[in-house]
Amino acid sequence: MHRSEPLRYGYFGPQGTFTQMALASWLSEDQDALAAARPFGTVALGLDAVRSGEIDRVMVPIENSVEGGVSATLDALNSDNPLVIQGEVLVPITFVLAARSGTTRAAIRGVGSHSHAWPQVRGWMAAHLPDASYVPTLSTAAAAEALAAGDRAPYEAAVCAPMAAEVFGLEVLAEDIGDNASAVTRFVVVSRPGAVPAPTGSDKTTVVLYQHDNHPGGLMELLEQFAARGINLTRLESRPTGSGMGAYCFSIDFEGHVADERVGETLMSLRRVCADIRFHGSYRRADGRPVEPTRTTTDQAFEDARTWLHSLRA
Ligand SMILES: O=C(O)C(=O)C[C@]1(C(=O)O)C=C[C@@H](O)C=C1
Repeated sequence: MHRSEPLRYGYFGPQGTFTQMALASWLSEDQDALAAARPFGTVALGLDAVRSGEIDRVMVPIENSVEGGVSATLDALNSDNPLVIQGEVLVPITFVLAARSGTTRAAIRGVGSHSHAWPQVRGWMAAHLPDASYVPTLSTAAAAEALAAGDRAPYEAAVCAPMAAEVFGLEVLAEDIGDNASAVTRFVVVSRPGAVPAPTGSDKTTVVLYQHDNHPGGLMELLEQFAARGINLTRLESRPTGSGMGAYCFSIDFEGHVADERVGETLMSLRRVCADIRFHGSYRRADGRPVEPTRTTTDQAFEDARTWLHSLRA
């Protein structure tokens, strides 16, 4: 693709997902790109479209403040052909209970929604619709879409974003049904590997670490590399590698940019102690909070130490 051509975006859809809201926020100053963005019914399909070059960027959910990591994204990002994160967006999560017009609460026997949404409304459901069974759907908006499309959905109501109820012309039977009013989901914009966004002083880096073997203190050996250089972790998850029972890798987000000296030194040390490291990008934090190194972990401190070592060797 020629450089001056606009970037082609996709998102985990259909229309009306929280992911589409995240993309709208990311592209708030590029309405043309937003209007042209393509929905993909699963995270894996969206990431594959980036891999194959069909689109340049895709917005996908990666982490929820109540339910934790979105394993479909963590695993698909890290499959054979690793992709990189270009940026992140935080979206406050507000759920509604939506149904076809005229549906009463008493008529609801099943409720459709995404598997990450359901645990976030479990308390409300137990209190208000204790007999309704949960029907998993590909996304919150897919649940709303199927209800609107006809009477063949195996449920009578959907748990979705207020926007999905509006897009698919459903009636809102109850608002704000999330058990945790401050729930937030973190979404990431993903691309093929290429130029890393320039450091901004408020950056995060994502990596996946693979150990040589499972041994006492193995995880501590990885974590002490970060601790020794004053690097704060913001997410740590163990994911099965798929190669056998008990074989795990560690998916980690930490503060700092690959261009920072302390991050470079940490990655070099990790490279020595790990069997493999997947780099999934350095990108600006959504909250814009500055990442301040301590006096002993500034770029200058590392440079001074290196100059000193060179002087000894000379
Ligand atoms: O189904 C959607 O609307 C999504 O965008 C996915 C998703 C998720 O994967 O966590 C996003 C936010 C909510 O926490 C629930 C579902």
